[in-house]
Amino acid sequence: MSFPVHVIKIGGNIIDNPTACTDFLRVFAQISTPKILIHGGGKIATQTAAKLGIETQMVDGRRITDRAMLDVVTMVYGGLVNKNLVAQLQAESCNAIGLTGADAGIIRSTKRPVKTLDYGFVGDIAEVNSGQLNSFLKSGLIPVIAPLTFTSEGVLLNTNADTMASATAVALAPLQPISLIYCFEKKGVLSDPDDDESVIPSLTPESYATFKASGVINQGMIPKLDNAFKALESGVKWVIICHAQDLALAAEGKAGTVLSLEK
Ligand SMILES: Nc1ncnc2c1ncn2[C@@H]1O[C@H](COP(=O)(O)OP(=O)(O)O)[C@@H](O)[C@H]1O
Ligand SMILES: CC(=O)N[C@@H](CCC(=O)OP(=O)(O)O)C(=O)O
Repeated sequence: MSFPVHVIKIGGNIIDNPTACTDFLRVFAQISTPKILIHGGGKIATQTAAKLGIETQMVDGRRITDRAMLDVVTMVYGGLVNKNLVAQLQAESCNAIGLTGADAGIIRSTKRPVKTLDYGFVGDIAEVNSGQLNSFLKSGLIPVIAPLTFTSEGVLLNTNADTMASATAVALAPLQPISLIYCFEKKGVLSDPDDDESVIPSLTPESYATFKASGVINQGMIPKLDNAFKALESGVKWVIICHAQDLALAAEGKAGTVLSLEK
C-alpha cells in the first residue's frame, strides 16, 4: 500500500460526551483514505469502577490495575465503549471492526516490570502485527482498537491508548506514509491553559522542553507528547494534536498543533 493511512486516537473526555462523540464519528466515517481508530475511555472506566465500589489510582497518567480493575477495564474498553463506537460507525456506513489487541493477535505486550511500584496488569507493548492490520485495511475493514493488549501467556493487559496509537503508527510507517492524530477536548496544545484559543501551531522538541519546564504543559499532555514525538522520530510522517471536532481540518494539517523535529 502506498496511500497515506490515518491512525487516529480519541480520548475518554470525548467518548464520555455523547454529542461530541457522535459528531467526531461522523467526520471520522467520512475520511476517504484508510484509517484506524484507537480509543481510550479512562473516564468511563473510573466511573464504572466507582459504581462497583472499586477505587481508581493513577500514577503518571497510568492506571494501577489489580485483578478487579482488569475486569472493569476489560468490560468497559473491550465491550461497552468499543462496541458502541463500532455500532455508531456502522450506522455511518463505515465498515468498522471492533478489536482488542488480542483479536487477530494485533498488539502483544509484556507485563510492566515491578520497580519501585507495581502497576499490576498493565502492558508495555512488545509487538504490533502490522501485516494483519494492513490486511484488514486492504479488505475494506476499519479497525477500532480498545486499549487492551495480550501476553504470550494469554493474559489481557490494560494499556494506555496514547501509547497504543503511537506504537501502531510506528509499526505501519515502513509500509506507507502515516499520519497520527490525537483528538481530545481542546483545540491543540495550549500556551495558556486558561485560554482555549491559545493553540501552539507548531511544536518542536526544543519548544516542548521550554513549555514543559515553565509548567504550561503538564499532566496527561506530557505522556501524550512523549508518545507523539517518539512516533515522529520513528518514521511517522505527520503528528497532530487537535480538537475532536476539527478532525477533518487536522487531517489536512489545517488545525491543531503540528509536531515537527525541525529546529
Ligand atoms: N498545555 C496544555 N494544552 C492542552 N492541554 C493540556 C496542557 N497541559 C495539560 N493539558 C491537559 O492534558 C489533557 C489531555 O491529556 P489526557 O487526559 O491524557 O487526554 P485524553 O483525553 O486524550 O486521554 C487535557 O485534558 C488537559 O487538561
Ligand atoms: C494503563 C492505563 O493507564 N490505561 C488506560 C487506558 C485507557 C486510556 O488510555 O484512556 P484515555 O485515552 O481516555 O485516557 C486507563 O486505564 O486509563
